[in-house]
Amino acid sequence: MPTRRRSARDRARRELGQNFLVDRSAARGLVDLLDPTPAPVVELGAGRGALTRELVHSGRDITAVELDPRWADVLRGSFPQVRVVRCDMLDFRFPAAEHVVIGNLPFGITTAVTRRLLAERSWSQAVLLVQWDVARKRAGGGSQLNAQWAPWYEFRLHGRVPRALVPPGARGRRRRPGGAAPTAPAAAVPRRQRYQRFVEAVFTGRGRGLAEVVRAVTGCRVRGLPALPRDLPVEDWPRLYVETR
Ligand SMILES: C[S@@+](CC[C@H](N)C(=O)[O-])C[C@H]1O[C@@H](n2cnc3c(N)ncnc32)[C@H](O)[C@@H]1O
Repeated sequence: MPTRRRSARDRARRELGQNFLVDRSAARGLVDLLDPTPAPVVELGAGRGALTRELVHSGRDITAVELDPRWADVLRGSFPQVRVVRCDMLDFRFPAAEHVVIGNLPFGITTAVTRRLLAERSWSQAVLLVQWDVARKRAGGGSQLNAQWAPWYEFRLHGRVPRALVPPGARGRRRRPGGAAPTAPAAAVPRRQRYQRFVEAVFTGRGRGLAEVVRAVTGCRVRGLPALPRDLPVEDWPRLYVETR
């Protein structure tokens, strides 16, 4: 391949996080994490089709989103039964009907894609391969983002994909069945934006410790709180919100 063409591809590889899965069993393992429902699937960043190939075997209705025109064309040629949409996954219009999501995400936009997905309402499960540290952070709770979405979503860490088979983390994310959180039903947190503003105010508020910040933000004295916001288990945030209304 001429040097100029090769370097253009190298640049695309870097800029678009094109770390393709090379191991078929790793790809199959990710696809197997999807609920065995016949729901249509949206694949984010399909690349040269490692996950797409396994999805095709599942017999689902598949939409593959890919920004790189070269790989979008390859996907169209290899999988005529798949709807290939060439666009930025951050701009993709998700279907209104219930569906599931899968993707080996480009490293650079993992958090942006996560936020985009969290704001969407029609998917029921997302299986995402991300960096190990990101996966651990999401599944471990303790972040503002986790607490803000705890009444509606549950993050689960499923395991690790060995580095040799490409990027090093895997996680699945699942909407809580029926939208209920274990400590406070979602119905008790009716206004998502208000709840999320409350979590942000507590995470960013001033004070010596969580109890003091909660008092400053809400005027309520709450006993038995841990030292810092990150120490409060995600499932306790909705209860704290309800108790301090
Ligand atoms: C980590 S690779 C995964 C490819 C394939 N699914 C696999 O597992 O081998 C990420 C893919 O997302 C594509 N991509 C990167 N940024 C994108 C964006 N903003 N919108 C859509 N696709 C994007 C890249 O071109 C690449 O094909």
